[in-house]
Amino acid sequence: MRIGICDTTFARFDMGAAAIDELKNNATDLTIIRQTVPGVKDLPVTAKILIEEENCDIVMALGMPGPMEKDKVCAHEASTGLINAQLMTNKHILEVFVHEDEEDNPEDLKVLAENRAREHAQNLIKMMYHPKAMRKEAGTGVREGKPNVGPL
Ligand SMILES: Cc1nc2c(=O)[nH]c(=O)nc-2n(C[C@H](O)[C@H](O)[C@H](O)CO)c1C
Repeated sequence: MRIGICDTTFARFDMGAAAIDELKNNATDLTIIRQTVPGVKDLPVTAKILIEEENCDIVMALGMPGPMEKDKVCAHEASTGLINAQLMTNKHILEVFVHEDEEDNPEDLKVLAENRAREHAQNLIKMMYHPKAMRKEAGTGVREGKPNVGPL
């Protein structure tokens, strides 16, 4: 399995490293190709290159949109780009964004960023290696980086 990791220097926590550590702890037969770019709007083409030129089977795109209105616009544009890249390549690109204003306290933001990166890495492992385990969690109110909310 070839897994692409793209992340940004704009992010205030190294989510790419956390994701890679989690992937390596949970699967052995994987090759990881990592590309780091300045910001979230650079992620879509990077993910597409990882799929088309580096033959990745799936990609994680990790980024941290800032708290300002212009950052939120950038995040929406990046998100739309990531969806387009998925449709163009027929491969999953897991968007792992942590918005800087999800937490007030920097220490809490750090914990959220690490946990979200790791839990999406676990999602990737389930999707690619254990799809039946993923199916078992359908409709169970899973959240990444925060406590699960549970089913209705
Ligand atoms: C305003 C802005 N906000 C963010 C952000 O919140 N998070 C982020 O990762 N990157 C941001 N960027 C940078 C752009 O995504 C991009 O890197 C540059 O426009 C260069 O293509 C910009 C320009």
